Amino acid sequence: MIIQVKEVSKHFGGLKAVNGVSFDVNENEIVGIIGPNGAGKTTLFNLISGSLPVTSGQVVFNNEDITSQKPYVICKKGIGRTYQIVKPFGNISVLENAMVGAFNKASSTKEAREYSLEILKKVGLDKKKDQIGKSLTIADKKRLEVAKALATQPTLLLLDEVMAGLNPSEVKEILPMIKGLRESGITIILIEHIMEVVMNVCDRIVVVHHGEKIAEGTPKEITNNPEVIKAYLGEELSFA
Ligand SMILES: Nc1ncnc2c1ncn2[C@@H]1O[C@H](COP(=O)(O)OP(=O)(O)OP(=O)(O)O)[C@@H](O)[C@H]1O
Repeated sequence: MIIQVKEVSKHFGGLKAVNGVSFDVNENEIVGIIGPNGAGKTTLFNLISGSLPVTSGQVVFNNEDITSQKPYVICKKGIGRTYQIVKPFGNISVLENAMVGAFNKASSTKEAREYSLEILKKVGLDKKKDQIGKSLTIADKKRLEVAKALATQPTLLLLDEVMAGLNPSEVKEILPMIKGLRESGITIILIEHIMEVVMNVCDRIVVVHHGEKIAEGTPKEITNNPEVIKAYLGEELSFA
């Protein structure tokens, strides 16, 4: 097991954004987190990555308790993440954007540059390495967001809606990239609303609703789960 999320909660005053959620992820798995808007998915990522301290519960990464540690400490231990709202550094190049992430582990500028070039190739941005961040299309900004996270050399990557805002052909282009990351040995947890993506790439799915886990299983189990259909999928998407 690479990560164990144990009874994790985050309460904002009276609002239970995440309430007693538990799940495990095995090495090299791709696990999807789905649920309606406001279900607590991004908050869950914030708790895993240390962007927010937990109200209660525990996050164990590689058998080490990392609960509520600072984000840069957790990043150094090997958890990388992307943000739902892409945040490239607008006025520096694509390569320099990736290098910012690479300094998490690299010990020299040369090493950061070389590693970043490799990553840009992986996400299909190598030909655009000299363009400035803000000049990229939305699809390429999403790729850069993944590159920045990958440059930190994570063993666990948290992807927060990297397909949102992309058209179907752009989605089709990014899917192989995600599968390629797994082939290179990275474990992935992804939040995603596009069900084709979830069904296509995930080994397992965790469903959250009102801050609580309501189901967990294979894509097939999830699409046939009456509670999930009621809370999120709707009748037309079920395979029942
Ligand atoms: N920092 C915060 N302070 C107060 N409330 C918050 C904070 N962050 C999130 N929330 C609330 O917690 C709940 C869960 O939000 P969260 O963003 O985790 O949902 P989500 O499942 O990621 O939704 P979406 O699919 O729309 O991104 C929402 O009601 C949200 O308004």
